[in-house]
Amino acid sequence: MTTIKVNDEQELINKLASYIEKISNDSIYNRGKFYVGLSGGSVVKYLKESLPKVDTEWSEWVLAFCDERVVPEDNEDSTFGTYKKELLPNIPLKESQFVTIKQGVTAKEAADDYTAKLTKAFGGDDFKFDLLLLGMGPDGHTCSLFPGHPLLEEKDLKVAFITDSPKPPPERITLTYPTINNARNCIFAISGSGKADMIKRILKDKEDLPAGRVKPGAGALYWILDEGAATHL
Ligand SMILES: O=C(O)[C@H](O)[C@@H](O)[C@H](O)[C@H](O)COP(=O)(O)O
Repeated sequence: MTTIKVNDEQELINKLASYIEKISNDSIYNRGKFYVGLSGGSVVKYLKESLPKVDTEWSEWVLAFCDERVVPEDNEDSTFGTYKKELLPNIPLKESQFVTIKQGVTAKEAADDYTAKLTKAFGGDDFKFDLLLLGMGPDGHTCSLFPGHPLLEEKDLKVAFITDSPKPPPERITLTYPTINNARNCIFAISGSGKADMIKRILKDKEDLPAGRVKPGAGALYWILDEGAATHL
């Protein structure tokens, strides 16, 4: 694991851009495509600023979601809807490059359909993301994997559904640890002192919390933190 400390949110955005540029270009050079998993929450805000700085072959990107809320795409809670609004106008990516959840179905059906779409996108059921861009909530959750939730122990499913998320909206689909920890690279990008205590509990005190369980077996893990987020390290 590598912890990268930067001064402020602007530096975090620049650092994120340089990692994304390197990892996407390495992936495209070696395997022809770049498979990236996106998160919601503040990650959207960072990527909106970071991605326009990235020099890459956009047409080779395949974008999916680390988790997604089971709501209509035009609902303000939809992570894809937010990326569509915030990102697509500024980046030469097409909507068809995104693996999105099916509309108008239950959370379970959305998870099953998303699993089938990922199987197609990866050409098999070994979902090996080149990069997962992760956020961490103030309770230590990541993706839609929440403290104390039975999904933390999921070993078989690659994608799961949840109908009792403590962070609204309650219905979501999420990658599980077997998929997350199969990634080639995982990056947490976190800014602000509001999350400093949780970051200390996970990175220094090694408390068993969902974000701390992200340990890609054969991959690299980066925590990019600004001064506020790293206050207690
Ligand atoms: O659906 C979501 O809520 C996000 O995808 C989630 O995984 C996010 O990354 C964390 O909740 C952190 O969110 P914040 O950065 O807004 O705290």
